[in-house]
Amino acid sequence: MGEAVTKALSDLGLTARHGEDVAVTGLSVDSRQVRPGHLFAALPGVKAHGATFLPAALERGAVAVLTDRAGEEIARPLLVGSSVALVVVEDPRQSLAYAAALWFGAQPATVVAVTGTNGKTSVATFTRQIWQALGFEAANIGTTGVEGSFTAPSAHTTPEPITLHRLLAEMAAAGVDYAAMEASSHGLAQRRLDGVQLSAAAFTNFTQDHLDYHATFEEYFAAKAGLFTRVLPEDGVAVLNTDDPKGLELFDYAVARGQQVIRVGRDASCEMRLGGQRFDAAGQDVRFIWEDAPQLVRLPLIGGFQAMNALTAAALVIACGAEPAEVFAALPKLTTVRGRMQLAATRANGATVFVDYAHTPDAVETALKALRPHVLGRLVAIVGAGGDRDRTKRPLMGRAATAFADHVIVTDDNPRTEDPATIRAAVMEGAGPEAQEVGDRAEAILRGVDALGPGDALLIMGKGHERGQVIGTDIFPFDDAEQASIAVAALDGKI
Ligand SMILES: CC(=O)N[C@H]1[C@@H](OP(=O)(O)OP(=O)(O)OC[C@H]2O[C@@H](n3ccc(=O)[nH]c3=O)[C@H](O)[C@@H]2O)O[C@H](CO)[C@@H](O)[C@@H]1O[C@H](C)C(=O)N[C@@H](C)C(=O)N[C@H](CCC(=O)O)C(=O)O
Ligand SMILES: Nc1ncnc2c1ncn2[C@@H]1O[C@H](COP(=O)(O)OP(=O)(O)OP(=O)(O)O)[C@@H](O)[C@H]1O
Ligand SMILES: N[C@H](CCC[C@H](N)C(=O)O)C(=O)O
Ligand SMILES: [Mg+2]
Repeated sequence: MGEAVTKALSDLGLTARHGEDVAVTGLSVDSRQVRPGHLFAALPGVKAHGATFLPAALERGAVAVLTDRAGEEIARPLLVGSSVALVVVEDPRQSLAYAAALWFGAQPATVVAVTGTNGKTSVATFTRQIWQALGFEAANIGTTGVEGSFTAPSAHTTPEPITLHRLLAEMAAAGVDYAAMEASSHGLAQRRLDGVQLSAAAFTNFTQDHLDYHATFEEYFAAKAGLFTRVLPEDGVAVLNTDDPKGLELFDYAVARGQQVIRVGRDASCEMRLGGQRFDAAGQDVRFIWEDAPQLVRLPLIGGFQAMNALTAAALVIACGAEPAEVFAALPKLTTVRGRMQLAATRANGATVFVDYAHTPDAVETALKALRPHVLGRLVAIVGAGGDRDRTKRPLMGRAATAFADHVIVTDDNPRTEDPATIRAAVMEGAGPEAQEVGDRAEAILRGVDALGPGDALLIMGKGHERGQVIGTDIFPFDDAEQASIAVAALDGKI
């Protein structure tokens, strides 16, 4: 769709300040993507103002420009005597989001969004899985792409409004009635999802991240809060982790706006209350209390935090009208997100092998701590650090691995253009003399699996869902989960 359609500016909610109410044939945010008849959204950027690219957009046939006051200053002189329409608004990113929604029209009848520092992909995926278990056509949109009843790759956690609304319209046309999307702080700050009609929205937690983009901690939180104070309508339901102090702050905002709230957490005030957890090798039993009635559910998921993610997803599905008993019955069917505490293989002796995307010191610690209560025996860790990336994290990742695992193997993880031995040496420096250094990742996995006795577990960290090992500028096919299966099969005599 798109190119064959023509809509007047006024049909997109826009009014020209200069020029006519022209008809446009499409929308672009980048001058290099403009086609004849397009509206070019000239947005204020980090590096440049989009209006500086207006000459290129005009050359490619733009018939209208959407911009702010600063953009108008740049655009006006370029438009003297031209019939190109100039639309000047306070917040062009938001106007673009609304225009994209009107341009593409349809979206799945029920859409929910999830924000928070950690757990967005997990909650969005679980929400989609529950809907599918209830028999609905559903999809999730986020870091791992578009998955479920509709699939597509995605470059961003929260796509640009033009891409997002194209996707939502395609999904709706394909019969998808339910969608769960991730709302990244960048996406919220840039108003990427302001045009989406949300039925409910969730908040998982808030810790430090992305201070390279947001000027302060407060600004980072304000971006996330925008999901509830701006994007979710008054008749939407807010699902909030109120164990997190920032969730309590959001609770006040939501109540002030008249939104219905489902609190999720351990506190007695929560409508969806986590009452207790018991961990074993394959997952956890979770006791929770919904509307004062305690219930027990089996979750085949590793990591204490996954119970909060699963209950948050359940609350979102209930918020959108599903029968609670049916929702809870679906929870044992949840499967983990690819490459995140994913059970990749099990040895004949019962030992387990997990793959996780942990690639920072903090994540290495979190992942190992989360796995520990599931393990009766020893916990073996495989860790490595990427080349051409932050060098300071290397010894810290090694140190975290040694602090929280019983045995550590240091290996390569995308050395890129650096000398792999130099990277490993930096990780070894933190991991200490007891750690084992095995450069070849496949061999490291084989040795790690070989070291597992009954009740032991191996955690392979760093690559998660990645499918390649980057050496120099070449990408060689490599999949940790696949290598784990191969190693188990080889050692247990299945191949
Ligand atoms: C930091 C960030 O979010 N940047 C976004 C921002 O770009 P910018 O402000 O830096 O743009 P700029 O380079 O200064 O250019 C200004 C404008 O001129 C336009 N331009 C630029 C060059 C040109 O030749 N012609 C042209 O028209 C650009 O499209 C832009 O609109 O506005 C652009 C247009 O809306 C976005 O495409 C771009 O996202 C970039 C691609 C990006 O990588 N964003 C990442 C950081 C991101 O959003 N990540 C989050 C997840 C984060 C996480 O949780 O890890 C995500 O949701 O994926
Ligand atoms: N509820 C949670 N609380 C704390 N940590 C969590 C939680 N959920 C997930 N994590 C940790 O964060 C990692 C990433 O999880 P997930 O992909 O679901 O988060 P995300 O918010 O989508 O992250 P991203 O910003 O990279 O898209 C997990 O591997 C886990 O270590
Ligand atoms: N996508 C992120 C994480 C990759 C993690 C690890 N596999 C690495 O290559 O460092 C990056 O490129 O920094
Ligand atoms: Mg994500």
